[in-house]
Amino acid sequence: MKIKYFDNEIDKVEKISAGDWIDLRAAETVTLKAGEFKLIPLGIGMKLPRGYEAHVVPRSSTYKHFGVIMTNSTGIIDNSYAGDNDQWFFPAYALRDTTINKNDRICQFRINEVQPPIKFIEVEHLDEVDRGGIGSTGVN
Ligand SMILES: O=c1ccn([C@H]2C[C@H](O)[C@@H](COP(=O)(O)OP(=O)(O)OP(=O)(O)O)O2)c(=O)[nH]1
Repeated sequence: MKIKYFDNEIDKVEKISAGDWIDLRAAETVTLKAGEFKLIPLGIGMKLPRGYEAHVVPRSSTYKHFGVIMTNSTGIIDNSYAGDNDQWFFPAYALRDTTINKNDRICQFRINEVQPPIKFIEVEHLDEVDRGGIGSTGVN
């Protein structure tokens, strides 16, 4: 997979072992006050294999270490996002005052197959049995 580094000081992306998602690093030191938002550059861009997209999520420890959440919950990197300036970003919302240092590992990604072409057919009724509203199966 082709990868471009927008910053030469961060560590190179490594695949640790089969199956594991791949960690990505902040490409600049970012200081945020509680309630602030910033798109944190991840310092990389990639040409994903044809038919694949990438999904980016925070590391499990990201909130514990940095007090930020990812505002889109999951970042979708489209296959077409592969131009020379198409750097990946982490949209961060701070719930406390925090500093993320350059090169800190803040999120992880994997690639997934893109969904097949979909044709929508409008109908008046759906034929299946109603499943019930959200939460209808209870909590136990
Ligand atoms: O967490 C993310 C999510 C997206 N992207 C990049 C890759 C993606 O291909 C592009 C556009 O993302 P998306 O389609 O989700 O954003 P949008 O809000 O619909 O904007 P656009 O008008 O650019 O499509 O932004 C990131 O770098 N990080």
